[in-house]
Amino acid sequence: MLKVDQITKKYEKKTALANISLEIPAGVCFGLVGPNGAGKSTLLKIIASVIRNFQGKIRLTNPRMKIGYVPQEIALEETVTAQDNLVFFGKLYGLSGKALTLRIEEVLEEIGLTERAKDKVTTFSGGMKRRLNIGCALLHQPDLIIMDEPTVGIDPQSRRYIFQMIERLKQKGATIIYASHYMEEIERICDEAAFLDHGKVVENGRISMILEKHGKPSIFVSGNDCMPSGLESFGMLQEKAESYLLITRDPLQAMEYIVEYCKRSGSHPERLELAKPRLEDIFFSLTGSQLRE
Ligand SMILES: Nc1ncnc2c1ncn2[C@@H]1O[C@H](COP(=O)(O)OP(=O)(O)OP(=O)(O)O)[C@@H](O)[C@H]1O
Repeated sequence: MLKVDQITKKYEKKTALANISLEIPAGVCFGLVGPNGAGKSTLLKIIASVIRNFQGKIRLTNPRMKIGYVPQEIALEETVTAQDNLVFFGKLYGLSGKALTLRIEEVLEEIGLTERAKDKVTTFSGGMKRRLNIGCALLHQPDLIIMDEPTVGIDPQSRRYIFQMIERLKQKGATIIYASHYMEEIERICDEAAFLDHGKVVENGRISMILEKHGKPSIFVSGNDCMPSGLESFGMLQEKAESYLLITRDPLQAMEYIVEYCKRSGSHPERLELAKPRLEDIFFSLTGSQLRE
């Protein structure tokens, strides 16, 4: 669907993106993850043609593909109604008359604001403004929807609403690029992701592949006499007083081994936990950067 080909972007002396290449297949939700200043917004603006002065190429499989861009900053006229904002953006996309009216009704339904269509945006909560901001980018039924941190500073209900909206858009065949520094959001809604740090792609691909490649599950055990000999053959063992952490590719077998030992020796673990690898930990181990300050 979209190829980002050796993109470099400099703001005077500051290099925001350094020779970035990525491939985004059709029909996926593609996460762009990185801490503040990593270059996410710059890359999204380049894909959306908001920034035109850069080196490299954006290649679209279909050059007539429709793109919807949801900027990080709320881009609404707050002194007028939700409906008025949608009319304005609809006209920008070339819609008019009955087609525009019908499409606005559909979008209002989609973003859950039908009841508030005639209210001024100044009376909206942060989450409602975010949803309307997204709605304005959906009027022309884009094939590719670019969302720049759409859940910053909103209530959990609106956040859930936005996730459900993304699911519905995906089911209808849209491709979504979703930038965030909330890794749990990326794990929850995205199929693929790219890790961006200091303007460079550190890792990218299917999330399951990234987890498989870099993340190993771990078992945490605490309690007296709960460590069978030979445990180190399952992976990397880190010991601390009466607890230990075993990082292993074979967690279930290792767990069984520990439980069998405890049953035989009559010892009782205080805690015995299996932890799945998390993308946030992988990001930190690859970059040394925290996603949030
Ligand atoms: N218009 C600009 N002029 C100068 N420097 C800029 C401009 N826009 C961005 N930058 C710089 O480019 C780098 C990348 O910024 P960008 O906004 O793309 O990152 P980001 O990952 O989206 O961060 P955030 O999550 O804070 O929005 C940063 O160092 C930023 O300060």
